[in-house]
Amino acid sequence: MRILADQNMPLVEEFFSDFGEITRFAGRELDPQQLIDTDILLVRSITKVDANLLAYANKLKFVGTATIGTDHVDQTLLQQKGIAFSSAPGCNATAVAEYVVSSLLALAQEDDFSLRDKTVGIIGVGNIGSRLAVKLEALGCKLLLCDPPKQAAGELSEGVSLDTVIEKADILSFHVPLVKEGIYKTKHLLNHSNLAKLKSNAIVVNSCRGDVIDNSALLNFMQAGGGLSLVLDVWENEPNIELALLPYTRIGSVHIAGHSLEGKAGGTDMLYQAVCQQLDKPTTHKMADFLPQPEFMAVHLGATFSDANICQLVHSVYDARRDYGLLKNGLNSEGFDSLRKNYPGRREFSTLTVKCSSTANAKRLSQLGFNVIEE
Ligand SMILES: NC(=O)C1=CN([C@@H]2O[C@H](COP(=O)(O)OP(=O)(O)OC[C@H]3O[C@@H](n4cnc5c(N)ncnc54)[C@H](O)[C@@H]3O)[C@@H](O)[C@H]2O)C=CC1
Ligand SMILES: O=C(O)C(=O)[C@H](O)COP(=O)(O)O
Repeated sequence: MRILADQNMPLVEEFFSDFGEITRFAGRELDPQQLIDTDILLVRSITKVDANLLAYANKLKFVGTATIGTDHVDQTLLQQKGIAFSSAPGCNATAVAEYVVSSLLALAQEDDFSLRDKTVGIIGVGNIGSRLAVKLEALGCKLLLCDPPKQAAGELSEGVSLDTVIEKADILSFHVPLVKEGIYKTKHLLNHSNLAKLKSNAIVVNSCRGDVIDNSALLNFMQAGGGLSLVLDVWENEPNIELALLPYTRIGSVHIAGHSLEGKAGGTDMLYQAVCQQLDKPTTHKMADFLPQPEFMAVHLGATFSDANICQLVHSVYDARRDYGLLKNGLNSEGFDSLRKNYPGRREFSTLTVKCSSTANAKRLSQLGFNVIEE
């Protein structure tokens, strides 16, 4: 069996070598002719799976993307061709929620405000948005949840409209899929007309897809004196992003919000399970066997640990400003894709065991995602 896999997908050899020969490819450079005699294609978000790519796919049985987003895959075409498809829903949802929490705590520290005084609008309350909501509740934020498709399906009881979020939120965090048309279109959800209606010093976080915010409208708005604090992990037109936006970001990164070790490995693991099911084979590998130990495994909190120390604890595992440094220092010399390829990785909060004696702290920290032991 021939397997083609993106070069940035971890653990492919560990999970898939029992099935056959593995060839790696650079995500944006996959030549359609490489699909001749290929049985399994494993991609990440930067490979467009469309009619052009599949032109020579004479034996393809399975396409998998080790990502949550699927906007790069023509699923209708795969269905028409009888090629099985699987994505990795939720694989890196915790990593993205932690990216947002880490960024907001950094801004709260730098600008000397408390998240307890802030209203956060979460736009898109699926795997990521709902995990983020739990973490932000632990930090005392007031929440506005906006998810019209879920609301229409009766799955979100206290949802609000995007207009309400725009008007009332101090912080907005976008977690929608990229949908280019239809009633629930998300392309340019934040655009020229509603940017001007935001609170003047709002924080805007985009860690879903770049096209969800009209980047040139955002640039014009900021150049005209808009006072937003921008946290941008995703950009329109990656990897050729609008460089003029960079000076207006408070935190920015190269589309790595989901790139925790657990998130990336989890994507490969989910595809492995899907392939096993497709081929009717038992699963014999599991992700936990392949992940290294984290550098820091446990901390013991003293009796004086308080709200003020949560920021320190979170940043001891992951500080999104490290990744802003990588972007600012490396974009010109290395380029967007190379920074992504060489991303140093990070661990999730759950890899740190926190021992503490206060029940209130234990509850809050476990809600944030740490592995808490109350003693
Ligand atoms: N920056 C990164 O590294 C990553 C980015 N992502 C992006 O985040 C997106 C969301 O991920 P999940 O939460 O796991 O997906 P999900 O499918 O679990 O949730 C998405 C939610 O958005 C809602 N939604 C759809 N259209 C909407 C609209 N017009 N307004 C408000 N809500 C709307 C859906 O009803 C759904 O509840 C992915 O589609 C992907 O594009 C995902 C992982 C990593
Ligand atoms: O899961 C998604 O959706 C994402 O956006 C990925 O985390 C992005 O990672 P790559 O697949 O582009 O490495």
